[in-house]
Amino acid sequence: MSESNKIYIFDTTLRDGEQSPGVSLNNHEKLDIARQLQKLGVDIIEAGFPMASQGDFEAVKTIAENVKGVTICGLSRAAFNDIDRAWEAIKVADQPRIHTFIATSDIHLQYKLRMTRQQVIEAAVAAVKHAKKYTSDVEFSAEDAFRSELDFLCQVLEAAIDAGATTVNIPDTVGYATPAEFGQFIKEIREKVPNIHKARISVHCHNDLGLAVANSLAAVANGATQVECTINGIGERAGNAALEEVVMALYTRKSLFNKTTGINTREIYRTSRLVTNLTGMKIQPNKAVVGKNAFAHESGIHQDGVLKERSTYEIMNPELIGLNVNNIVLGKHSGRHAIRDRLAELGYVLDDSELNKAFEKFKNLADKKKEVTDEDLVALVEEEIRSIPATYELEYLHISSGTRVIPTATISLSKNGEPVEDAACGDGPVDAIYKAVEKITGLNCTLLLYNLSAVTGGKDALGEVTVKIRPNGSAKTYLGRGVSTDVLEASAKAYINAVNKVVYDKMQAAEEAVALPKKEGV
Ligand SMILES: CC(=O)SCCNC(=O)CCNC(=O)[C@H](O)C(C)(C)COP(=O)(O)OP(=O)(O)OC[C@H]1O[C@@H](n2cnc3c(N)ncnc32)[C@H](O)[C@@H]1OP(=O)(O)O
Ligand SMILES: CC(C)C(=O)C(=O)O
Repeated sequence: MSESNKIYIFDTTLRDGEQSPGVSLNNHEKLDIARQLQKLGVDIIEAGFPMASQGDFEAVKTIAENVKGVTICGLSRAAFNDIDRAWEAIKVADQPRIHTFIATSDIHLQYKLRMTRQQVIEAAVAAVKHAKKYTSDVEFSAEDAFRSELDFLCQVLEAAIDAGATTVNIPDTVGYATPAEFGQFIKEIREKVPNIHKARISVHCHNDLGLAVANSLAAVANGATQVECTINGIGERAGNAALEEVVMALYTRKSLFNKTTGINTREIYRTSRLVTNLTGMKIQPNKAVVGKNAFAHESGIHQDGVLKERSTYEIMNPELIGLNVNNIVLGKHSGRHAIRDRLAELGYVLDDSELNKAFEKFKNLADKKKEVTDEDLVALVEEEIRSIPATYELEYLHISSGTRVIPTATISLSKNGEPVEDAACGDGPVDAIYKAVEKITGLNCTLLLYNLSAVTGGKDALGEVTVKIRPNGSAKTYLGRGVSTDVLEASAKAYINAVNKVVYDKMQAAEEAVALPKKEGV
């Protein structure tokens, strides 16, 4: 692949993607995603914003320690403390990159930063120079670039490149641009910034008008060589440019763009599913490239065409994105090798003890279901293997419900091994279950989201319930997932899973509070 026509894929699923409302990934989940992104062949993984929290810092550090052969990037404001923290987290990476940013639009300067243009230039230069002391690979972003006055933006970019930025990123932070405008914008930046040839031009488009991918492609057509994007297009507000759409557009329309990426397209579907499963953010069936219907043909004329010749109605082969029909059917006669292989294909690398646990659960499920699908396996690993320590576990559940009775749930949970039982009535069976769990745990929470979906087809399908709760008096929300062939059991498990996360967080906070005075006293 010639360097001159390569488009660098900068994945920010773990940073901007995690800024999606309701998404909160733990370190293990972030590491799983980072490993899969590396397999997918992205050039840069933006692993997080280390200054944001201790958890973010740890996650970025863990990724830098464990995911090799790819650039690992940490985001920071144009502030020395942020940059120092980012460096601390990424310094062990094979190829560390510091990404520092400051806004350049008047609206951000006046209301948010309360800085003058001169101060912004100075802060940008100081930040890049400071980052440069640590690593040669420094990216500078002019936040809200598209709404910035062009001449001022060009001045900032020129100064950042002079200070040592090797990539300059032009975000359309609020997704305001249209493709023709954004393409022209990039063209003008290339013409007006004298030292632009010394840096890679990157774009970072948001999807507020549904134009993030189109704008990114317009930028590529006008000389951008790095595209920032996320799996499934997740991200702040309406999200970012979807990696799979950008990549498949460049691939499918190669004769138009004459560009290549380092992406192994056959890993796209798997990566998309992993991100869906770990974030709880479902994608709509008609989503381009990875949606359930993206390769489905419903009407007779289309079916006839596809049967005669696929290309009549398909512009890409589903196998290209890794949507292959797997001919190894997993069921009760399968062994550990097959499970380990399929899990690895799905992005989960388990150690021996995790595999043994997964295998035992798999066999139990295979006794109930004829065929265990990929979705079943993902659900199983998510629920049983990748879960945080479970203070509460469901022992049994009895529901009394019908058209003429008040729904009542009797539940027994084990709390650290000790059984605790209680019962409650509710507006419906699920409400009764949640009230009974509240009575047992003493945790009062507001249910913000309840989503039930079938993860597999047929009468023996596994039902997956996703809930989002907020403990009363707290600003934080917690996602819980539960899977079972019985939807009420899945509902109970999802709620208990979320409650366990609340309890775990409280325990962590209590441990940190004990550790802190000790540290300060040393
Ligand atoms: C466009 C984007 O996606 S940018 C990335 C967004 N991501 C995040 O915000 C990550 C999560 N954020 C956080 O955890 C917190 O906001 C933190 C830890 C980063 C900062 O928290 P706090 O110190 O409490 O500040 P808070 O978030 O309330 O306000 C942001 C401050 O940073 C300043 N700031 C914002 N952007 C920048 C920048 N690029 N460079 C320097 N300062 C900046 C703001 O002006 C404000 O400063 P002020 O307190 O002097 O008014
Ligand atoms: C920090 C920058 C790149 C960003 O996320 C944005 O402008 O949307």
